[in-house]
Amino acid sequence: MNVDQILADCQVPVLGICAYSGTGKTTLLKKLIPELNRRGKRLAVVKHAHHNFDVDVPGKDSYELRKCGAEQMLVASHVRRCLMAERMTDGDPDLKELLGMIDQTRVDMILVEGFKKLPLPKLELHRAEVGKPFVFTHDDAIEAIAVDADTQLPEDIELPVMDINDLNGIADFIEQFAADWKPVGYAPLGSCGCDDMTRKQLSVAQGIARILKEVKPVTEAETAPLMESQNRVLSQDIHSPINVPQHTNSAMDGYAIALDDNCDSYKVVAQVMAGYHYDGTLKAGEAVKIMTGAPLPAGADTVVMRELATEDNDQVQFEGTIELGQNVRQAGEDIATGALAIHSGKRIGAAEQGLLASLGLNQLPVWRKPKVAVFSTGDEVCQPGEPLKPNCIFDSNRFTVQGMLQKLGCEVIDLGILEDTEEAMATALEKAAAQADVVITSGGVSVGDADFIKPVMERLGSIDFWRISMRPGRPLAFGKIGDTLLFGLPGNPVAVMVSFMQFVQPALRKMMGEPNWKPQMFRATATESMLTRVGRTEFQRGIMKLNALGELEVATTGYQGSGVLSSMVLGNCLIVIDECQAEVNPGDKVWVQPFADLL
Ligand SMILES: Nc1nc2c(c(=O)[nH]1)N[C@H]1C(S)=C(S)[C@@H](COP(=O)(O)OP(=O)(O)OC[C@H]3O[C@@H](n4cnc5c(N)ncnc54)[C@H](O)[C@@H]3O)O[C@H]1N2
Ligand code: MOO
Repeated sequence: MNVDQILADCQVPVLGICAYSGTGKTTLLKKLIPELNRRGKRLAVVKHAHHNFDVDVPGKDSYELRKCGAEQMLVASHVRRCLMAERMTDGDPDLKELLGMIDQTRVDMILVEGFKKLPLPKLELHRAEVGKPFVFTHDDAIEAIAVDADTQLPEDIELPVMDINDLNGIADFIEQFAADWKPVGYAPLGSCGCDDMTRKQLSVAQGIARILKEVKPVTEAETAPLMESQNRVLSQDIHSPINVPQHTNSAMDGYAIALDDNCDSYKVVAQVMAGYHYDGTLKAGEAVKIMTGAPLPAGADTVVMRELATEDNDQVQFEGTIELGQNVRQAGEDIATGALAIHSGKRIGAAEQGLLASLGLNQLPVWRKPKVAVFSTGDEVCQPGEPLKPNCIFDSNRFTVQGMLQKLGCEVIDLGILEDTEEAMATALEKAAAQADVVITSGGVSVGDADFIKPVMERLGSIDFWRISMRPGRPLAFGKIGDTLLFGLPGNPVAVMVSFMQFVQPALRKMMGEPNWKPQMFRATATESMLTRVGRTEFQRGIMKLNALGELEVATTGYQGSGVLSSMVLGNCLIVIDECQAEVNPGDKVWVQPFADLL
């Protein structure tokens, strides 16, 4: 099996960690996993083991049931589940199948330990004292190597080399690997292989890369009240000052008991409401009537829900079997005191606000908002609300751009519609650059000759006028006036929005402190033929929905002219057809980028 076949269905990056035994793979992973968790990465690990390993313990029900013939044994609680499946195979287990068993919606990355011989991208670990040969010399899939001080590497080694004790360096490498990773068959925003010097137009990916190289994250942090922190980005890791939940408490309205297998009737000694607690210590055979969320009395270990109880004269009896520890939420089971609750660089939404509130925090460390100045250009462009002059159109671009900026959480400076004279443009651009981190204009970046914006941009700053091989949004100006970034977006209303999503959004997110942001992309089945051209990325407006089988499918919104703003209103996603795709027929898979983040 080649690597594409093994990783064909992977939605998250997969990196092998390979080494001969004795190198300290597990020791390193035990430090690396918490460091990657700290950086916001949720991890799964697949580990190759000896043929007769077992995770179960003789005497446990699951062990006994397996040994008496259950070929698959799934044991689960509300916090953990484990599937033990007997499977005799010749040779190594099938990694593709194992990867398919991981719930990839719940992790950001999979690390694979073992499976040294598979052509999977791998990090090699090497210690001289183990006395084994290098793997990278005969395995092209090694992406980097981490070695100890005594290792002698060949002089002509071309791989990234790290110190095996440099945890941060290794975590940086893995973070970068994950950021650069693309699923098999993924090329949207990439290129069909024509990223060479002879190419006249930039690919979308090249444009994004050039822009991101110039973007510096804001360095000023400030404090935001929790209630006003929506869409701000955390400037520090938040560690929990308390256990969540704070007390071991009841998950049900019912009776807390000190479980006694020999007791069939418990004496009710008190009642505890949420917000109160029972002072005494429960003795075997005693129960306390308890409400959901109330702290578990000392001595109690189990809660039985009220529906299963019959109380009579301070005595309570229960139906059914009672498991030790049932319906009890342990203190700190969500977040323990001191544990990382949310990492820096996380955008704050409703869930984050709720979580931070549950820790008792009401002031949050956040990066300051970038200031973004926006204006429109063109003599034909009129302010909505004012009379429309002959042969003119109302300004829509300033509203779509500002709407998206507000959704992103930027501070917007509205500079209106600029008068089409060189002096007016120069004054406005200079003023905008002096007060903003980013200036966004629309219109006048193509080849028309009625606009002054191009010569003025060139005079005041260092500006490139690019042609991106995409549709819509082919012309794009990008550069700087002093330290202020300048985006000249194309005038056509859909082109403005698409260019904003693809180029301005990643730049602003990087500036706002969200490292390695990537747009959400899903695979959907096209229900109709779609226009494509090899060498050009198409961003068609689409309507995605689940079909009767629960699968994601997408159709276009119809006519795709780059002035047809109603296509953005009708649609709920961009259909991204990459440069290599010669045709899209009904039933073919395409990538979709939902609007949800911005519109
Ligand atoms: N000979 C060529 N003509 C055009 C080319 C080309 O390569 N060669 N490219 C086309 C493409 S693609 C685009 S996109 C547009 C972009 O041109 P500009 O950025 O110079 O935009 P304008 O010409 O100023 O305006 C285009 C279009 O958009 C309307 N517009 C402008 N501003 C607004 C606004 N604020 N709100 C609403 N609509 C706006 C404007 O009236 C025009 O209809 O150039 C093609 N032409
Ligand atoms: O590329 Mo233009 O953006 O077709 O409208």
